[in-house]
Amino acid sequence: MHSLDAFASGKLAALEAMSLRRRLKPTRRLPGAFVERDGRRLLSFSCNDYLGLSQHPAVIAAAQAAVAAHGAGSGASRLVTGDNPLIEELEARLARLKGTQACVVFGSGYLANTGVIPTFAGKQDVVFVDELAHACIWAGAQLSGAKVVSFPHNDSDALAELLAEHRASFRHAIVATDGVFSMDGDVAPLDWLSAVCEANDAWLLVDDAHGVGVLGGGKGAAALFPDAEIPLQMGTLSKALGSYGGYLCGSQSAVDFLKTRARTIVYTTGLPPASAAAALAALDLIEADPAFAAEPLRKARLFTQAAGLPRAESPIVPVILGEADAALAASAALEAEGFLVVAIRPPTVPAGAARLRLAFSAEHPDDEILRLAALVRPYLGAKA
Ligand SMILES: Cc1ncc(COP(=O)(O)O)c(C=O)c1O
Repeated sequence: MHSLDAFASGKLAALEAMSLRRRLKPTRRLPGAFVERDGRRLLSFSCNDYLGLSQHPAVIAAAQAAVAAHGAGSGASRLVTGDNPLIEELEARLARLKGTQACVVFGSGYLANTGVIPTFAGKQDVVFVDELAHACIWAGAQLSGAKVVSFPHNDSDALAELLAEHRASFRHAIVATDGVFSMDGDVAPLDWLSAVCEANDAWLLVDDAHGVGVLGGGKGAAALFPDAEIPLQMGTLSKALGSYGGYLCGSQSAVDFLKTRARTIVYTTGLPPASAAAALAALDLIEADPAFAAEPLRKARLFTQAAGLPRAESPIVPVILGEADAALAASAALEAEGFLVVAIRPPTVPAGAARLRLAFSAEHPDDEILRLAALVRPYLGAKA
């Protein structure tokens, strides 16, 4: 056997033995939060399409019209000829939504974080990262070459102590956190984190991938903390906005600097026009109806109340079961009842914290949420 294949098969066998091997499953998304998998129609609680906008007729029509008008791809880096006018229009809309001077759109949220952090931090700098922050924040911090310091989850006092210990040894400091944590659904204390950053001349980067479109009337997690100073507001178009792409909203000079130096802007092809058009149509719908934007959180709270779990802070609700096997078994049992709730295993979550991760959508029928809660309750008892 070729040494490459021997290496790959050995690794796969070891992962299989720990129930940590993963497999892709072709899944057809259908309207109304349903999916088709292995020939079965399931109500999905594992899509981040919180408002169902990827399936919305107006969003689909906008994407189709953009393909007809501009073609399927943008053809080059934005700095060459790939800066489609729809991307510029989208940047203006996102800056308005976030209340910032400017915005830059990236090819994805992952590309945003891996471009933004290395643009503002290098070897002379330090990046503090919440221990549960998304993988692409960690990747961006590591790529930057800065010293990377993890701080305990949502603990602004511990962050202050770490800043007191390290800040003076470095030129610049970035503090990076999720606004809504992708696997736990809790919201970062942005007011406290902001105060600590301001007191220590540190730049706060908030990844609001799971907040934009659904919290703060659609404006995102930052809108829940009007006094917080957040100079780097990152997010994605791929969840509540139902499209694809990422963004960073901030001051004009920060954004201009990113447009000229972020490697994930300079050395990659611009966002396809259809993705920009779809996100613009989604923003129209969200801004026109803040009550609609609030629906996923209302649904999540209906579930947590019925299941006897702590009140949801966002549309994401974790049901932590411990070992990977337990999460896989629970997921299979729910699938037999017509629900798709994918098991989340290490390394996506810490060892021993495998879970069901439920993502609530405005489209989930209330009676189905209550049926799911009744099915999940026995697992909570077993864990306790
Ligand atoms: C918190 C968080 N940040 C960033 C991303 C990456 O965004 P994208 O899917 O647009 O690359 C995700 C998930 O995909 C996420 O959950």
